[in-house]
Amino acid sequence: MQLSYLSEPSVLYNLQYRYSQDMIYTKAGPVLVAVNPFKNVSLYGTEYIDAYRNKTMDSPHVYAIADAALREMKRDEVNQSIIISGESGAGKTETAKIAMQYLASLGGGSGIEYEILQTNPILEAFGNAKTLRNDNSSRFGKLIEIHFSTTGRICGAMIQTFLLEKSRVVQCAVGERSYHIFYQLCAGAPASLREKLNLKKVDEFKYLKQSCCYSIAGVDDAQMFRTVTEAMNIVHISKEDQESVFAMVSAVLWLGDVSFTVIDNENHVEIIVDEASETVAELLGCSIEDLNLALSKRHMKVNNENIVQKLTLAQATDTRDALAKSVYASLFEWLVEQINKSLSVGKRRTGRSISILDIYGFESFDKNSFEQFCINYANERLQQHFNRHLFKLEQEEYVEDGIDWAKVDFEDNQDCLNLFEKKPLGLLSLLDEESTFPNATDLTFANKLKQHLNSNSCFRGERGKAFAVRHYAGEVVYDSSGFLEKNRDLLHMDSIQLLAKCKSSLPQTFASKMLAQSDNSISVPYRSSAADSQKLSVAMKFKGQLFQLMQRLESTTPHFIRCIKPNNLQLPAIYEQGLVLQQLKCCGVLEVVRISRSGYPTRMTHQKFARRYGFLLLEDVASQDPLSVSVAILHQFNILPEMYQVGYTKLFFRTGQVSDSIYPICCIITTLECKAVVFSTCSQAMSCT
Ligand SMILES: Nc1ncnc2c1ncn2[C@@H]1O[C@H](COP(=O)(O)OP(=O)(O)OP(=O)(O)O)[C@@H](O)[C@H]1O
Repeated sequence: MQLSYLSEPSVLYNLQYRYSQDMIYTKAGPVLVAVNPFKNVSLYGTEYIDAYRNKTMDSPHVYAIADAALREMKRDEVNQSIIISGESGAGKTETAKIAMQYLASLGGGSGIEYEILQTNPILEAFGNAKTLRNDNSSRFGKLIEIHFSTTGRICGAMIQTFLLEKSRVVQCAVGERSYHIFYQLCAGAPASLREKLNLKKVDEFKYLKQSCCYSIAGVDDAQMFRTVTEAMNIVHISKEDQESVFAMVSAVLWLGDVSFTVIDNENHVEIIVDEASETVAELLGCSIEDLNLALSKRHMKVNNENIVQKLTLAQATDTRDALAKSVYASLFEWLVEQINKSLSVGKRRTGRSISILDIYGFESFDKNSFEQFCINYANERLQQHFNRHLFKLEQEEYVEDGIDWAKVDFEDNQDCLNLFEKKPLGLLSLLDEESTFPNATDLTFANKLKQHLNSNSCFRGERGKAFAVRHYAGEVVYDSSGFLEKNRDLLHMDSIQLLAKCKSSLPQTFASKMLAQSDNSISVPYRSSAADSQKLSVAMKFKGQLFQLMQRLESTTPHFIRCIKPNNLQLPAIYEQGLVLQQLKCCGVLEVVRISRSGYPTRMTHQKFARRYGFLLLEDVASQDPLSVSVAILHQFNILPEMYQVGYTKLFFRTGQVSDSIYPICCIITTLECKAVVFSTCSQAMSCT
């Protein structure tokens, strides 16, 4: 079915009607819209995969998108990307897994595809958590690049992750959970491991207790633990390494229980020697004395003199939490490295790949902090990529080729990106500058923003420490409390040295990595004088990662999937029109529909068109220029003038509307192709006889 009358209500009605029939996928021009069913729908599995593979089914589906990516990769020899976006709980991760299943099924055979699928339970255990919006929310971004051999078989994969939300390890809102693995380990570890790691019940660990939420309806954490260890076996993480991983998980939990006692009237502290501190020392492989030194004192160099500062209770608690966050984030990074080693493409690399991007969607809450600031910045970059491919490049090409075209307006977010990225007076530069000043506070940072950016139309200063940014998806008010600390993300040298001294191998590995990173980065006066780890700020590292990601995506043919959350209750059969409309509007889907209805997405140069179809002409055209040949072909076959436009260098053909069929290949080309095939088959047959 194609909508002939296109308006906001008709698009909404169409989506809602289809949703009520469990047709959760709809095509909006080249974009696949996927509405989360919040229930099992019978649209997946071998039967469906075969149907899409054999083209006996062509209704919109993630399988159809994955199939198109696979075909275009082979046909054009160009890397492809499937870019999945949508807000938290909209279904991005599930969609990514469905796409992976299809690719694994079609490109499988070597066994590596099974390993690739098994990375999901591991990454979800360590990187997902229950939030108020999604019981299985990814708290990191992920790009998985699946590599194919020349024969189209999967030969390896590479996973890149972005910005894990590490604050969740030590701080978690009421009703949410920390990372799944903490609960899975406590519920599912066999007795011997439980004893070795000195595990308690989840509601006995301080880090987990603060949110008063321990289980997820319908989820068996003990069973999930077995699934995760099985997946670790499959990606070749040895039993010994698995035990070391779980020792780190337990050490992080126990760190939260380490407490301090005040030792003098200046409120200086040392750690209490009890079960918590003893277990942490045991699991990390260090002495209690070393642990105490790292958490209660700080070595600094002031005017070339080494001094030792005793920490107050608040400072010691922050140092302990920073250590817990760093150990967990390093563990996550290490796991991804191990997975990548196991999936490594190695010498079999052919350069052809399909990348699937599943990155956190735009977030706007009652209180928005540094995490939302980074996530929304990433979404601005992705929206720019989406706009470039679906609006900018498309329309620029029409104009350059001189075809008759009424411009379709779209919300260009370049101004907002400039607000973030401009040097020296953009949000990121100002944040970094302020992060290097020892006496700076979140308030001085907010004031600096207001001083320099108040005239920017995408920025609005708010009272106190707050400021607002006008994002493409709506205005977000940020509370700058904690911005500087989170951006500096300091792990003091004393903590790094503690890890380096540990007998267990993982802490040592983490420490070497941290030291290497601080060596490679710029030094800033404040940190070097304080002998801190001199690493790149979190925002700058993230910006660098995003630039690399965009560069990678720019060299691919993109396929876009927009996931939509039909209700905030995570329940099936509830479709809130207002909520859906807001999501469609903010991600530009309605404009995409407009442009693909009125645009000309299929095109071919006159040379290519003339070369390909010129021989079908009745008269001899050898002496004519390609443009005249193109026009002659179109006339000879009575192609309706409203179906195409003749540009200076290319022919542009119409197609695509809001449609429930796969983005159709231009019927004109198909007609001509059929004639060409029939003709060349006949002439070959004749020349053989
Ligand atoms: N195709 C689907 N079929 C059945 N259930 C689905 C489907 N897609 C999503 N869901 C349900 O919605 C939940 C949320 O989906 P998912 O975790 O993929 O969202 P997300 O967009 O990745 O969210 P976040 O950004 O928070 O990670 C899933 O746990 C699952 O219950």
